[in-house]
Amino acid sequence: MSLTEIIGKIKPIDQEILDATQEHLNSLTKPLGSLGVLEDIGKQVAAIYGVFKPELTKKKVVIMAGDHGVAEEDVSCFPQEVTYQMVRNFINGGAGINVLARHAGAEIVCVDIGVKVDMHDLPDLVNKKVAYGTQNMTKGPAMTRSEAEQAIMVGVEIVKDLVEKEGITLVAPGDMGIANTTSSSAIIAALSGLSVDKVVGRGSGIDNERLKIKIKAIEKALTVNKPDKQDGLDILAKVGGLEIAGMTGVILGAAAYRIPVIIDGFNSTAAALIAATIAPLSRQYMIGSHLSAEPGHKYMLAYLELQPMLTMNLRLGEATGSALVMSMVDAAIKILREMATFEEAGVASGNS
Ligand SMILES: Cc1cc2ncn([C@H]3O[C@H](COP(=O)(O)O)[C@@H](O)[C@H]3O)c2cc1C
Ligand SMILES: O=C(O)c1cccnc1
Repeated sequence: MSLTEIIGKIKPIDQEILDATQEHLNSLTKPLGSLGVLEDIGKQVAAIYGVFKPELTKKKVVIMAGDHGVAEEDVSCFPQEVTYQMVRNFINGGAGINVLARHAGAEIVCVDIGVKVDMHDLPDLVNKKVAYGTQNMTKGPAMTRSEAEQAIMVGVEIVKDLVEKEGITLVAPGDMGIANTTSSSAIIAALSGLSVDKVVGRGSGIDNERLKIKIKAIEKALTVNKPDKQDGLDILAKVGGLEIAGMTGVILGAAAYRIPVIIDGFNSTAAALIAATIAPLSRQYMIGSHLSAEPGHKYMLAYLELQPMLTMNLRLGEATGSALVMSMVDAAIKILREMATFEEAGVASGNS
C-alpha cells in the first residue's frame, strides 16, 4: 500500500456514535459533564471504533529506534551508542517503558528503523531498518523524501498487522534515538515559525553551553534545508528522523485502521505534528497524555489542540507518559459500560 492510499483510507470518526455516547453519558448518575475529560475520552474512543459501548482495550507500545547524524554536532550529553544499548534494554525488559507498560497491562514491540549498527543477536527485535541513521541535517537533508516515506510505511504496516493479526485496539508510539530532541525542536520551529530558542530544551539534560550549540545547529539545519511548512513530508525528510517517521506511520496507521493512538512527549508529538500536516483527519484519532518538561512541548500540544492529562515533569519519551494514561482510557470505557443511568438506579435527575 502507498502513503497516498493510507491517507485516503483515513475517515472522520463516527459522528452518530459520538452523539449517542454523549446522550448515554448525560443519562448516567452524575451531574452533566462531571467526569470531565474522562467523558471526552470515552466518546472519542467509541466514535473511533464506531461502537456504542466498546470493549476494553488490548494495548501495544511500538518503540521506534533510530540514530541521528546531527549527533556529531555535540547536541546531546549522551553518546550515540546509547541508542542501541537502550534497544537491548527494551528487549531485555529493563527500560522505563518496560516497567510502565507492564504496569498498564500493555505489550511492547521494539523496531529497529534506523539504528547505526545491526543487532542480529536479538530475535525479538523487529528489523525494519531503512538506513543506518540519518545524515547530519546541518549539512543537508536528514533523509531523502523516499526514505522518509518508506519509514512512515514501516509504522503503518506494523499497526495494520497488529490490528489485523493480534486484534489490538489501542496503540502508543514511543521513541529512542540519541539527539532526537534536536530534530523535534526543528520540526515545531519549522511548522510554527516560532524562534528556535523558544522551542528548544535540554533533551536528556544538556548544560547551558551545549544548549547554545544545539540552538545554532537547529537554526543552521533550518537555514540550509528551508523546509516547506505546508509539506509535512518535506519537513520530516529534511530535519526529522527515521524513528520520528516511524512514529508518524504508527499514528497514520492507527487512524487508517480506526484505533485510538496515545501521543506521548516531545518526540512522539513531533511525529503527531507531521501526521496531522500530512493527513489532518488523523488528529481525530489522537489522545494527549502528558505535558513534557521539554519547554517546546506546550506549543506542539497547542498546535494540535491536544489536551495533556498529566503534568508530571516527565522528559524521557519511550511512550512512558502514554503508558501512564492507558488506564484512564480503560477507565473511560468502563464508565460507558458499567455506570448506572438515573433510570436504572432510581435516582432523580436534575433540571438545568
Ligand atoms: C539512557 C537514555 C534512555 C532514553 N530513553 C529515551 N531517551 C530520550 O532521550 C533522547 C533524546 O535526548 P537528546 O536529544 O538530548 O539526546 C532520545 O533517545 C529519547 O528517546 C533516552 C535517553 C537516554 C540517555
Ligand atoms: O518529552 C519527551 O518525550 C522527551 C524529552 C526529553 C528527552 N527525550 C524525550
